[in-house]
Amino acid sequence: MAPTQGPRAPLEFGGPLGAAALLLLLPATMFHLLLAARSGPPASLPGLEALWSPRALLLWLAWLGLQAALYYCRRARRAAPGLTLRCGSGFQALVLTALLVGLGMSAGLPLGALPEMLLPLAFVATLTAFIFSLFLYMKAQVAPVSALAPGGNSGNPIYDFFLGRELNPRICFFDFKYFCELRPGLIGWVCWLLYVGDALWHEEAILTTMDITHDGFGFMLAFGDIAWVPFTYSLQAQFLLHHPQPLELPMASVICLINAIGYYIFRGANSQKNTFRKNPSDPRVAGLETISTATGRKLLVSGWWGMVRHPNYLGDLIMALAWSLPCGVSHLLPYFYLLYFTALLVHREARDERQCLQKYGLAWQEYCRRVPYRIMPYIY
Ligand SMILES: NC(=O)C1=CN([C@@H]2O[C@H](COP(=O)(O)OP(=O)(O)OC[C@H]3O[C@@H](n4cnc5c(N)ncnc54)[C@H](OP(=O)(O)O)[C@@H]3O)[C@@H](O)[C@H]2O)C=CC1
Ligand SMILES: CC(C)CCC[C@@H](C)[C@H]1CC=C2C3=C(CC[C@@]21C)[C@@]1(C)CC[C@H](O)C(C)(C)[C@@H]1CC3
Repeated sequence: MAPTQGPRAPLEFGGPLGAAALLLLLPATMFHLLLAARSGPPASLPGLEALWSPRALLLWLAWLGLQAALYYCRRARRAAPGLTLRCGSGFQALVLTALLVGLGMSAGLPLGALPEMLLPLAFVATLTAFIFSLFLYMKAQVAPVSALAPGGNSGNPIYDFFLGRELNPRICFFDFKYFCELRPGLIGWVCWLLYVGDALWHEEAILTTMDITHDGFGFMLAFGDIAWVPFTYSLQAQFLLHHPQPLELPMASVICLINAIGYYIFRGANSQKNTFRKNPSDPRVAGLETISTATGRKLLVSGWWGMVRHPNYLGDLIMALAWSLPCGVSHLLPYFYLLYFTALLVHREARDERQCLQKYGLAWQEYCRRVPYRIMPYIY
């Protein structure tokens, strides 16, 4: 029996119209950026012959199959209280993938041809995201109401297709959202090895992000995870491939330092909150000041989380700047990630604030009073 009513949340992303626009705009932006990175803004739309390649389809399916096999390898792991995931760890998958790619290359696999295949690969990834989201939408029709996400159940098919109806769709032990968020796309974006390695090393921390606990699994995340992340987050590397830039040692050192500062803040803030959420009496966080909330949970009000309300976003943005700087300042394109990511995090921060105000009420207001800045001290 198809569920007609799930938990309801206010419409986001501009409602059905916004969702319909994003369904078209996101893939169009990705293809525009891919073309612009190689030869400047495209004058016309690429023909099907530039987009479609059976070899790219085979390679893409092999990639998804490999990541699914590595995910599924039998190892029951306690991932978070109350949730058991049966999968190999993300970091193991990254290392094994690197080994297999290395072996493949020494056996003569022509991986040098990969940059030329980016466009058809992005095309099959986009097709996969559309087909997969359709499957997820249909699967939600037969899911119990308790499995539906608070957003994504408005009754408008376009909006619900975009946001995703089911919170954590699974078949047996295979958790589609967890798999997509961390494996094929993230590992495919390995040009930022430190960031990708860090995410997979701390993979269980993803279980508390709003993507997993609040958002449904629909086109936005399916496309975001498997197409948007590997093909647009790697834009700076693609740009450098086609427009090599000189980089002197002093500038390289400054960029490494900016990256190190960003990573220090990002990791410090995320680890502090994760440690505190797991065990508030852990000696590393026990001395921090907190605010009690009516739910019984506490909010950190000193340490990283006493500086701004989203110190992890600040660290992430500083790293984003460091990843664009090696491309020089002659083009805007390599700064796309920094600009997009600023917009995404500002929007995400507003969504999180709304959810926290709902969860914690007066205690959240008190936190906002004591920590007035959201992301950047004294600025925002
Ligand atoms: N590269 C990319 O494209 C993206 C990267 N990210 C990164 O992912 C990471 C996770 O981000 P995200 O999931 O958005 O949000 P956060 O990790 O910031 O988590 C927000 C949650 O933390 C808890 N919290 C907030 N303030 C406090 C406090 N003072 N004390 C204790 N707990 C608090 C609340 O949940 P509760 O109380 O329920 O625990 C809140 O809902 C970030 O580093 C972000 O930069 C995110 C999106 C995209
Ligand atoms: C395409 C749309 C405009 C938006 C799609 C958003 C998604 C691409 C992002 C939503 C949250 C994400 C996270 C990461 C990658 C991007 C998406 C999927 C993350 C896995 C990156 C690595 C980090 O260390 C993390 C904290 C694990 C991230 C979690 C959120």
